[in-house]
Amino acid sequence: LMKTFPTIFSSSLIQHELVANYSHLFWVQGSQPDLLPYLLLAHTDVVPASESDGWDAPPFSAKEIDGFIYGRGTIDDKSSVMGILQALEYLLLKGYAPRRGFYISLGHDEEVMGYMGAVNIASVLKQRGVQLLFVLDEGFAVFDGLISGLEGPAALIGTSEKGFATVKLSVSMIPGHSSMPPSETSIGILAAAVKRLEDNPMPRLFGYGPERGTFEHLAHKFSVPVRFIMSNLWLFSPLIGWVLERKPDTNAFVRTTTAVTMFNAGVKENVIASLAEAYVNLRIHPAQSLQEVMDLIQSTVGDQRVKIELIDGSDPLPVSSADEKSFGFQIIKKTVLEIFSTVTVAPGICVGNTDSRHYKDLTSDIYRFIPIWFKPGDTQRFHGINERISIKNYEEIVAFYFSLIQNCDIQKLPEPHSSVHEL
Ligand SMILES: CCCCCCCC/C=C\CCCCCCCC(=O)N[C@@H](CC(N)=O)C(=O)O
Ligand SMILES: [Zn+2]
Ligand SMILES: [Zn+2]
Repeated sequence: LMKTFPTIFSSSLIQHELVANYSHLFWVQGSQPDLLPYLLLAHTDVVPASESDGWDAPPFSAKEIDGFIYGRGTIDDKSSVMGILQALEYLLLKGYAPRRGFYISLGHDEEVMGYMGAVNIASVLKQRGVQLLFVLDEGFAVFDGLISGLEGPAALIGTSEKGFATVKLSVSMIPGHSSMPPSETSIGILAAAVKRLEDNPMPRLFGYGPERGTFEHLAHKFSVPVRFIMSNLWLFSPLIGWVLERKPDTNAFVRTTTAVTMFNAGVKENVIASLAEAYVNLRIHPAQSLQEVMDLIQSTVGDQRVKIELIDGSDPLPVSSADEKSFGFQIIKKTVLEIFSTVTVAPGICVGNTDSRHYKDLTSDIYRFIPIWFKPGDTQRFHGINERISIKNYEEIVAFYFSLIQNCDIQKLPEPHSSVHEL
């Protein structure tokens, strides 16, 4: 970073510090100290990737194929790390000095919950008495062609994020010789419990959380018969929920999702396993609490022999403002529309978790958005194979932050149109 962005690291306007050894915190001083600062957030770590999973290019090669850069982290979210810094480098080179000060925070352990990076940066800022106007992190993006009937692309700005629970299920039994097996084994009991969780998804809650606002915002962009349905969510929420739950990416809007992610048991082919363990990762819909989810797991498993432990979890995050007076939301929206004039901007609930949740005591407005384009098939690249970003899109990301930083320099938002008419 120091090599690529020499102007940032030598600017008298910028203080840079390392937190928890590997995370970066930058303070970019503004000329008007009375303006509340904001925070741009990204992370430098990635989930693992292995070429043998079927990548078209080695996952750490950044190889360019047909205008796309392939590599783990191109979507999540090194295009944001580099985009923010590249934009700032250009601005400084142009002699720009911001009026409103801002922070840039690059965590180093987001993919393992940010307990070292983001947690410590947030605590440093808290100790310094910092209050933030808003926080902008990764999460949502520009979605194009992912929902049938929706005309044109939609930029969803995450105004909240789902809660999560990581739950360990385990069954213990006395081991023995496989030639004289009991009628049920620890593996069989646990497999049945896991199957019951998969067969009985959490309740459909479409319409009871902020996803309702997303579809209300997008209603006018649906083709005619669907538009009527989307404009009458009070009546059609169950029907829309039923349609959305058919695809994994849109099902995430509809309910608390249940994913069995790890299953371990047995040490030898002729020994009855004494211990079988499974991990289940749930993402909690805003209309449910962590406790309600734990109670439902208990009743669905319905077997005292299966021990259920909550390893980690949190309730869904509060919903940030998205109205006409919301500085962060309106500035992000304006900037998106400057870069992509044809998209519809709407608030949404981010279905994954982000480092921004650790900053919730420093601001009431947290937004999750990077202007990355997702077309059909692209959501599987997130943590998957062939993660890639087009060079054009990377340039758009740089342009987005370049413009956003300048757009934040206004003292306050202009009065909404309606009050101008009233005058
Ligand atoms: C017009 C509407 C179409 C909407 C389709 C939505 C498809 C969802 C697309 C993208 C998924 C966004 C996932 C955001 C993940 C955020 C970052 C992440 O990977 N976090 C990790 C680690 C953590 N901090 O917990 C995670 O496991 O969530
Ligand atoms: Zn990420
Ligand atoms: Zn990730």
